Amino acid sequence: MRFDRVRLEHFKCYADADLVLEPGVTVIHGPNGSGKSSLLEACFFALYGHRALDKTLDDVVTIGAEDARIELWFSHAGRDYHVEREIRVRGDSAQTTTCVLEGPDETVDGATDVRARVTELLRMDSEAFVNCAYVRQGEVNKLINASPGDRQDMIDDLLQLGKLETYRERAKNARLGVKHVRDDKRGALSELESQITEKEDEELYQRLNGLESELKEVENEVAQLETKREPAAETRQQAETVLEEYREAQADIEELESEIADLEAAIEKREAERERKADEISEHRETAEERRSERASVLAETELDRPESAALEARREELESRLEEVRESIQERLLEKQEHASTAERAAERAEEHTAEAQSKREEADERERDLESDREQLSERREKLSALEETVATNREAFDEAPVDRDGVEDHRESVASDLTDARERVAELEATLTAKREAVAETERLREEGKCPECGQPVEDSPHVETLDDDREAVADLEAELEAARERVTELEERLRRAEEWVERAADLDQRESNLENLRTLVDEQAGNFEERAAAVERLREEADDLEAEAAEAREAAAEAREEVATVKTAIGDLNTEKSTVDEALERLDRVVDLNEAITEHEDAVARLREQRANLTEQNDLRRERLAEKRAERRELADEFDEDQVEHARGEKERAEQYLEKIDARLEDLHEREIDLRDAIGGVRNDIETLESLHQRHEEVSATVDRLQSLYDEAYELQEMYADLRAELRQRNVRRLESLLNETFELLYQNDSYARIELDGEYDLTVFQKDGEPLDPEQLSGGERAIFNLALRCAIYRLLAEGIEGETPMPPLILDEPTVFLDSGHVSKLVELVETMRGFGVEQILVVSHDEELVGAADDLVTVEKDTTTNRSSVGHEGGAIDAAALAELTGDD
Ligand SMILES: Nc1ncnc2c1ncn2[C@@H]1O[C@H](COP(=O)(O)OP(=O)(O)OP(=O)(O)O)[C@@H](O)[C@H]1O
Ligand SMILES: [Zn+2]
Repeated sequence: MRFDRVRLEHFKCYADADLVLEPGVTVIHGPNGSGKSSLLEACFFALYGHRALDKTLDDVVTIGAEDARIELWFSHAGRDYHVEREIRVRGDSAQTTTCVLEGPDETVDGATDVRARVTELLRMDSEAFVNCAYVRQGEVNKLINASPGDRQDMIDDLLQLGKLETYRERAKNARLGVKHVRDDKRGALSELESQITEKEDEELYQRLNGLESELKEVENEVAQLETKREPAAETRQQAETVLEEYREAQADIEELESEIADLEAAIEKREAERERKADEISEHRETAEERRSERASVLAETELDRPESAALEARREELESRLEEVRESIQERLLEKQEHASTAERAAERAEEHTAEAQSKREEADERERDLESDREQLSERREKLSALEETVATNREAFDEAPVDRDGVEDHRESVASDLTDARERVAELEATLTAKREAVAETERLREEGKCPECGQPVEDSPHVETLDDDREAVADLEAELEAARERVTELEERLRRAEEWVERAADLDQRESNLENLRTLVDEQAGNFEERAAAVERLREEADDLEAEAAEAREAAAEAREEVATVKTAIGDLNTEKSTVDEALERLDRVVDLNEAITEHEDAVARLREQRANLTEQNDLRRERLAEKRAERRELADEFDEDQVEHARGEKERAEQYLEKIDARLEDLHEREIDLRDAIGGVRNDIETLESLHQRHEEVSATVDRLQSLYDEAYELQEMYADLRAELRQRNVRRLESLLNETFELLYQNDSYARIELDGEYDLTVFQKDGEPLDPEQLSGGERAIFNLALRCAIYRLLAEGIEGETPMPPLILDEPTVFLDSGHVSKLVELVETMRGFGVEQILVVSHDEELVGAADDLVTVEKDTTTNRSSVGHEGGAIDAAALAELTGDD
């Protein structure tokens, strides 16, 4: 078998890769992490799916991609196959969405079926594949480190010996199954046997005979008793008929007696009722009599001699029309009284009003008179004042005749005097200032003269032109003093004149005032004197009016008194009318009473008639009842005469005897019936038991036949089981010997040194390495490199053993080695190259090796380079151009 081509899409670090694989030795090389191992894993995965993975399915899909596609073309036993898988990531997990294996005459669909088919074709499952053909990176020690048991399983599996074990196991299970069933059946058989023994111990047939003969006896006795029973039952029947008739007659008599009693009671009750009604009648009669005598006495007070209703009615009409008349008169009189009373009231009011008005008029007149008097006194006072004022004014007017000016010029005069006074005062002030200056100048001149200096220019006095003026100056001072004296006198004189002028001004104003006062007073007096007469006349008028009002008031009072008298008269009339009204009312009441009494008397008479009739009815009813009573009594007598006591007594005796006899017979019959039923039950039970026993015998026969058959089946299964065990031991022995020799051969080829003599593989697949000196060594005690060599040797030996096949040659998968040189020194690398070539020589179709080693690269038929783009982190694969030596290839493949 060989791989022809692998194509990848989004598988791990591959975005898109397509690689054709040649037969022979292919070395895959490239830097770390470039994707070499991934390429081999892809092939493995293509064949076995997720079983080829250590991790989960989503691990194979390029991180970030949604789906991956892996396709592998391979040829096997001369046929071409193509397997395709598509993995799709959904959420957190991935699923195989497509899985198809296409062969020359088959197409297998679905991951499970494809894996089963691949396992069948290659005769190995994924585990066997890695144990034999595919030495994964870092798994070189896997087979050595495994326990002998595991190793045995692994190699047995690879050599298909596992199947024999499976068959043996199946045979054993079948045997155990049969044993289980057989044991069950045996148990059932012994159970049946004990049941049969139990039943047979019961002596069933004998019991059945005894029961049946007893049943016959019972039936006979029953028949006899029933013949005796019949006449006794008849005698009892006849006696019962006689007694029954007697009881019926007795019941009829009782019924009649109760009817008789009822009738007697009813008659008595009606009699009592009749008595009561007679009492009621006499009560009504008495009451009617009382009413009649009352009516007679009332009638005596009226003007009637008989209580007839027509007369009563006529009298009533008469009285009622009179009553109406009296009522109307009272009404009229009341109105009249009302009118008079209100007239009296109005007149009294009027009198009072007039009196009050007269009073107020008088008071007003008095007041006005008093005012007039005081005004007269005032006027005479004013007249006196007026003449005094006239005198004063005349005197003042005369005083102005002596005045310096006339009355109109007084103000102008005062103003001119005042102005003169101002001038004079200014003159005095001027003179005083001039005088003071002159006096100071004189004093200075005198001082300077004493000092000898000129007062004018300060030069020495001698010869000063100014000294001569001093005398003149002294004269001027004296003049000024005289002039000032005169001016001061003029001021004094003018002050006196101003005072007088002011006095005149005052007097003129005073006179003006008085003259105007005088004028006013005069007008006032004239006016006052004018209206006195008129006012006195008004007072007189008021008094006259008051007199008139008082006269009217007196008239009104008289009218009121008259009206009151009228009221009294009318009142008396009303009193008379009321007396008459009550007389008529009483007469009417008496009439009413007579009518009422008439009615009462009639009612009582009616009641008497009614009660009499009821009594007559009652009498009639009781007569009828008495007749019926007589009938019932006759009937009762007849019934009582009908039956003879002796006859009844006889029937009773007969009945009792018959009953006692029947009781005895019936009790016995009942016992017999019960016994009969019991016997029939027991017979049924025994018959059933007999049937059961028979079927138990039959069942026993069947089961013992089955047990015999099971036993022989069990023996056969045991033989089969033993046979598979023997076969496996034998085959394994043969394979172990062949594997041991192949292992020694390969190891010798691969191992350079000369330390070890041989390797032993025993029946339990225990591996032992023997040193030259014959000392044994556990493979785990070997060095790391030695172990790697040992493992490679073992792998290759197994691969060869399988290739040789158990029954002829088998097409093997490519031998795949991932980094096999890791632990090897250069010498051993050379040996590995040799081994590879030897394997090729043994007819291994295709060897795939991942390695960096130059020597291995050099030995390759085909060189595949894997690279990783550092920017995209995506890997690519390709053949190293011309690396294939066509001649060498022809030589290598020539042996196939
Ligand atoms: N699902 C994935 N998606 C993308 N990259 C992946 C995925 N799984 C693995 N890788 C990357 O693939 C690269 C290749 O790994 P691989 O083991 O094939 O390399 P190698 O060439 O065998 O290296 P070495 O020489 O060290 O054995 C790794 O760098 C890893 O990060
Ligand atoms: Zn001078």
